[in-house]
Amino acid sequence: MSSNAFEVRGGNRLKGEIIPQGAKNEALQIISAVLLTPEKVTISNIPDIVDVNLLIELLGEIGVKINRISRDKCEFQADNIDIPYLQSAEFKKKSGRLRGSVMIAGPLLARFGKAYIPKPGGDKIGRRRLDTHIIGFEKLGVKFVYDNDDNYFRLETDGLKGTFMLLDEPSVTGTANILMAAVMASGTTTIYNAACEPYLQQLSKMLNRMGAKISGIGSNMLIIEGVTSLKGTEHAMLPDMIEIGSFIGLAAMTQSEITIKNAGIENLGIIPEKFQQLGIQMEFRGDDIYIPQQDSYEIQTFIDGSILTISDHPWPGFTPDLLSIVLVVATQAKGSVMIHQKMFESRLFFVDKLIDMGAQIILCDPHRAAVIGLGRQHKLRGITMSSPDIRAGVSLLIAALSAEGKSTIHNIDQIDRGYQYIDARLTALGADIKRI
Ligand SMILES: CC(=O)N[C@H]1[C@@H](OP(=O)(O)OP(=O)(O)OC[C@H]2O[C@@H](n3ccc(=O)[nH]c3=O)[C@H](O)[C@@H]2O)O[C@H](CO)[C@@H](O)[C@@H]1O
Ligand SMILES: C=C(OP(=O)(O)O)C(=O)O
Repeated sequence: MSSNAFEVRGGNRLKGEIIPQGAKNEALQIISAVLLTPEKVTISNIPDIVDVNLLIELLGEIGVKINRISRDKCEFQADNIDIPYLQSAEFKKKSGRLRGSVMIAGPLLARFGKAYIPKPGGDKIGRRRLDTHIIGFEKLGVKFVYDNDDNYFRLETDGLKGTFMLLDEPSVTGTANILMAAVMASGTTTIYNAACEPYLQQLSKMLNRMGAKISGIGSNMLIIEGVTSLKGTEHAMLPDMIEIGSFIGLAAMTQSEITIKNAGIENLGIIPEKFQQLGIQMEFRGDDIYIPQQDSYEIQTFIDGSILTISDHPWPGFTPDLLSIVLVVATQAKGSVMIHQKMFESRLFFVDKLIDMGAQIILCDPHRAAVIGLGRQHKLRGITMSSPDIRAGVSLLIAALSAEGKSTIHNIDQIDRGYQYIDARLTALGADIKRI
């Protein structure tokens, strides 16, 4: 994939069926967990996206045997890990390119008593501290040194010991990291204020199949009785709930009739409801979501008639990863909504591009944007823009697909980080997108 821009001609109505990819953020946890056992682990429904492929490459470089049976299925065997490699410049560089690489630390501490965390990559969407991870590890008996010049954590333990901990915030990757360390600690660990996204529920179930003893799955209190070793297993990722939300938004914004196949509806939590609050109709047909072609959609108000606010919240609240999509979809709705992004402080700045396209948005402060829906009175117009992060990138793509004329979106590596073959899949539904 050498090209780095999409040229989009907007205005086409899309039609057809689309199958969601396996969940990116689940895959990053699950693939890290293969380090917990010397036995074979087989993983399927792997999304073929840059971040996940980078993590697989990274594991290969530290000595995990990798047999990629197909693009979406892979066998891993971590029976000969090269610990000194973790301190090499190559490792620091590669693992610094994605956020998910931070989650190999928990399994490495559990199995080898050592881990190194370079400043992780991922989206530049505001401060993304690692305190929850590091403090959790410390509570389990890990000592750490932070190398200021190199932005590098060196972690070591002579034995993890179970304990009670109350996390300062329900960090998603932090909970996964601490959980993967705790499964092989001696005694019992209680993680209170744990994150409980489906990603973590899936990870916990996988770890239990490997022989771990985790209870409280799906709640904010995980209780883990340590075991001395884990065995191999098989695991399949759930459909990517963020991709599903993106497709619901895309359908409404482009007045398209789309069926999202095998959406794993029972694991979507409040996501469909938030899009329904924007006035988008959908039908659940078995495990498929059917979105009919809608000429218009009208944002609901609160019961007292006041303007709707949509904000993020740790699971089972609304995920911050879909707020940019909700925002863009609201620009063509009838009515108004306040988008309140509580968790990240630089995730809304992409609205200046939507404003250039003709959207009516007031960025009140870094966390809040008021959207005044155009009610399709006039269309957005195509422009040249650059994708600042993965979800803003897809939001701009959706805006471009609904706009009049040609748009060029640069820096689409950000989109490829998380959305599999997105241009080909949307072209199959009738979109006009070219990689240039
Ligand atoms: C690889 C991966 O899985 N990435 C996801 C993961 O990132 P990640 O695990 O890095 O995100 P965290 O859950 O640690 O926190 C994200 C941000 O929200 C803040 N925060 C978090 C919880 C809270 O109650 N209050 C609060 O303000 C944190 O300080 C941080 O700035 O979870 C984020 C939050 O769902 C998602 O956006 C990312 O897509
Ligand atoms: C913020 C995200 O990803 P990452 O944590 O990998 O940057 C995301 O998936 O929306």
